[in-house]
Amino acid sequence: MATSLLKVCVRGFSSSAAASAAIKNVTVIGGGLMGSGVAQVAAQAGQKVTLVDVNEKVLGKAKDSIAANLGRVAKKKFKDAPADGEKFVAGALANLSTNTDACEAAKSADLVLEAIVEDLKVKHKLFSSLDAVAPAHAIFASNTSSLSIEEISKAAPKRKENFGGLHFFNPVPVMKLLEVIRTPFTSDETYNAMMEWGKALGKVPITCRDTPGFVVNRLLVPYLAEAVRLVERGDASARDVDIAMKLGAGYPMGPFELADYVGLDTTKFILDGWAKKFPDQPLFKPIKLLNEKVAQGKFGVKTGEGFYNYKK
Ligand SMILES: C[C@H](O)CC(=O)SCCNC(=O)CCNC(=O)[C@H](O)C(C)(C)COP(=O)(O)OP(=O)(O)OC[C@H]1O[C@@H](n2cnc3c(N)ncnc32)[C@H](O)[C@@H]1OP(=O)(O)O
Ligand SMILES: NC(=O)c1ccc[n+]([C@@H]2O[C@H](COP(=O)([O-])OP(=O)(O)OC[C@H]3O[C@@H](n4cnc5c(N)ncnc54)[C@H](O)[C@@H]3O)[C@@H](O)[C@H]2O)c1
Repeated sequence: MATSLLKVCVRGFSSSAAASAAIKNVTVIGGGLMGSGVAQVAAQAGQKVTLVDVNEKVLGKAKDSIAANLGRVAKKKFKDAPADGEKFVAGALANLSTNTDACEAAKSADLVLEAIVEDLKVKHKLFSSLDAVAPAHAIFASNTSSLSIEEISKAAPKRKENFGGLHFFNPVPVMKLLEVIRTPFTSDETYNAMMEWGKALGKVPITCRDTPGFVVNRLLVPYLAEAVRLVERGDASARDVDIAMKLGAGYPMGPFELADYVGLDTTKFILDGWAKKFPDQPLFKPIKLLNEKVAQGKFGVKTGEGFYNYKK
């Protein structure tokens, strides 16, 4: 059990320091947009990271993008000392390995963070296989955008107390926020370990109950959906809505740029899940225009086209 193990390991320290000291080996599952970003920030913070994906090609792409993004960070951080910048990049990359076998990768993990597709069944299947093989002290966490952490945790009954939500924001290396979610069963040790781990990665953690969309997405996703409905009604073009929200409300991206950046597939998964769960909430109703884009494989930046075209 995490609680007893942590207490034994670091007798004499406060429980939160004890817990954070315990997280050294991190297994990140899902090498897409989010998983690759989390793997990068953990590796650059000195953690040993194994990035897992079912797809070897995805892992190759993730390694390339992590190396490129580390280069961006190094350029800024070591502006006047390029040799130190090179060392920083090499050090971070040395902390990173990849694997296509999640069970093997989880065997030596202190923290297993899942960032796979936003689908409860798929997440259940993954966590249920990991529960059997991960060390007893390992914390399991999900980066889900919209699903209930408690529902996800049901697939790992051995570690109800060591399960929580760690919700990062895209792009992970840049966005400072980390939402830390506890279920009614998450232990104080697990919660403290997650908070301390977030801080060690340079993030600003906030705490939230296990409610749909936590804080940011409960506000942001209905806003994105309303923007699509506005365009669907013919009230304005997507481009003009984006200009309006950037120049009139000070947002760094307009809602269509942001939906393309988050992924229209992920946005649809979130809305569909909530519509099923809360059928009376008009803000969560399905949107024809969004569904059409997804049906056409236009997921946004990651597929080269969404509301905008990104193909060169
Ligand atoms: C749905 C989910 O569950 C939850 C979510 O994630 S919701 C999405 C949350 N994210 C947002 O709202 C993002 C909104 N957009 C932004 O903040 C900005 O447009 C942006 C940071 C993405 C890009 O900023 P912008 O100024 O347009 O571009 P750019 O100049 O390339 O980048 C700004 C800085 O970030 C850095 N950067 C951008 N992407 C990066 C990356 N992937 N890795 C490392 N650094 C990166 C750049 O190097 C640059 O640094 P500098 O200013 O010190 O030179
Ligand atoms: N896109 C965002 O802006 C954003 C922000 C915060 C949280 N999230 C959440 O993070 C999670 C991942 O989102 P993403 O945008 O990175 O998705 P993505 O589609 O970019 O990446 C998902 C990756 O998971 C892999 N995968 C699927 N099933 C797997 C399995 N069983 N084992 C190992 N790998 C598997 C896929 O091959 C893919 O590479 C979702 O739960 C999403 O809701 C997304």
